Amino acid sequence: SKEQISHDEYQQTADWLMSQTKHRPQVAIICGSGLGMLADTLKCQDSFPYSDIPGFPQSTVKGHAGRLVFGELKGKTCVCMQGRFHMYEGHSLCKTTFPVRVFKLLGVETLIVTNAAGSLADGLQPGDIMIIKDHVNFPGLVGLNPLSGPNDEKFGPRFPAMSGCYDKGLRCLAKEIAKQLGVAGLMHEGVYAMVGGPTFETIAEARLLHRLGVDAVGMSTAPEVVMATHCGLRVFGLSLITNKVVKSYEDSDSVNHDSVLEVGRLRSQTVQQLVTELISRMEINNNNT
Ligand SMILES: Nc1nc2ncn(CCNC(CO)CO)c2c(=O)[nH]1
Repeated sequence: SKEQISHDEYQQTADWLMSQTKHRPQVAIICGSGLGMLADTLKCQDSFPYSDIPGFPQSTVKGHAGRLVFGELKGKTCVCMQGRFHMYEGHSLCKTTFPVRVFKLLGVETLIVTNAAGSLADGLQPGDIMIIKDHVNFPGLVGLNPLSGPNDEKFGPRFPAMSGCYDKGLRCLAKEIAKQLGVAGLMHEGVYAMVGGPTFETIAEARLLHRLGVDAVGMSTAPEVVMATHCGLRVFGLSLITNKVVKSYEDSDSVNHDSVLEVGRLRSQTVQQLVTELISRMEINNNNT
């Protein structure tokens, strides 16, 4: 039967963290493969290895450090996951999304998710950045959903609406910032598809995804966004395009994780600037500067 996590477990982790740091974050950031350096820019940091945090799973993927970092960024208090959890690591979906509900209990109102993704769209090249307009959650479509099982009404409704879950205001702001940073040429908006992984897609799967109108593909993000939408967090997502998905049987190229991390290192500066500016300029309700 599906593993259930009780409300108390989420609360115990939130209480433990609140006893360890004075920071009360308004924004949470989940850093994707090779994008963890964003956490290093937080000021007045308090950081905790996942192994110290009650209830947290462990990160097992190269390029995912495994630290929760609290700090200030442009006058806003943030909490940043250096390393995220993926379904393909064998975590249950409620474990991979455990931090999102903890962030909610800490008072976070906005979640920013970043990931590395492969591009299916002709106009999306490695090194480009895709603002996520919407997602296709393939595991979710077959019932692998973190919300399946008894609903916790304290977090949200039994049947949450998912249309428009990627906040339009933040997407517009991100495009504005990209222009001002002079990186609008790198920026695109598109649909992200989550596949379970850990295998990269076959050519037939890549062609199917492309035919379905998916622009970028990855192995994360959708479950976290489902959980965040359920409990009322505002969501912004971006994909760093690290490679072109192989769609032709003639193409001898094949993707590997190291090349994914390499592009992450190359473009991390730009992703960092974008997310930092976005956090600095986004409206926050309880802005306790
Ligand atoms: N074809 C393809 N290219 C990709 N580049 C990055 N990712 C995201 C998955 N990242 C994994 C492996 O690098 C680590 O989480 C993918 C993917 O899922 N498929």
